[in-house]
Amino acid sequence: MEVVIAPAGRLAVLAANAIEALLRRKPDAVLGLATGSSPLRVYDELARRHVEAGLSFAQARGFMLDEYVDLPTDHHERYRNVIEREIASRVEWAPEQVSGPDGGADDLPAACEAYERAIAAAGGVDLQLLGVGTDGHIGFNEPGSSLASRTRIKTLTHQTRADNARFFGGDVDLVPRHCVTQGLGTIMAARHLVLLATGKQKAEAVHQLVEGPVSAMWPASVMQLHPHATVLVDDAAASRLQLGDYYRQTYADKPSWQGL
Ligand SMILES: N[C@@H]1[C@@H](O)[C@H](O)[C@@H](COP(=O)(O)O)O[C@@H]1O
Repeated sequence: MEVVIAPAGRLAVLAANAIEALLRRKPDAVLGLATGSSPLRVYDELARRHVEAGLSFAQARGFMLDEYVDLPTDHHERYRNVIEREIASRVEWAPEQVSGPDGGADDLPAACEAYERAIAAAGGVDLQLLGVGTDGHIGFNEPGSSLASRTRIKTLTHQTRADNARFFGGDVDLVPRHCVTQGLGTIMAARHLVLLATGKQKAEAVHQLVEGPVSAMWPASVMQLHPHATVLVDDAAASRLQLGDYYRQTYADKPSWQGL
């Protein structure tokens, strides 16, 4: 696992560099898309490169991590709409180039299985962007999630609903109680994991994910078992890391030609 500690703007550039390098090497790459505030600067940077530097997404595809259950199709916070707004429309992705788990399906288990098949049929995810919840969730895999889980229905913790209430006018009661999310096993099948975390509220989750025991109590800690995982954090999110100085030194000594 590589840990990079840098200001938030720089972290977004590094993540965008990794995605750009992938797209230049493999134009039909499959990108794993995250919602939440953490990836927004990355999406801004990718949109800028698309417009100003001709970075093409024409052959690429996107697969979303998760979705709320039963939000109306036109709801501002439905993740399909968030992804459309924040990245898909800005890089001229057609609707069929972006897929997400269907949180409005009548038969949710069948929809979750269909989503797993769709990811596999696309050849799997090349690079998965991730944020992390304050309780250590990735996607919406809350504490206690099976480390081998696949796409399925989950119940959100009160903490996650309170954290996300800011997207629902501050009213926690408006935040759905259920979601469908790629499982930890699904996420771990992506070929490169790139997680972004900023702010002091993420410091404990980052410590547990990088340095804690691998445990369902801190679901992101499963990333320690991934052969190519990159954790991009600012100073505040890195403030609980025991080996922070070592990660800084390691990154400072890294050859400039080597990407993430
Ligand atoms: N389901 C999403 C996650 O995919 C996201 O990574 C996380 C952190 O969100 P943020 O980046 O806004 O802190 O929580 C949300 O609930």
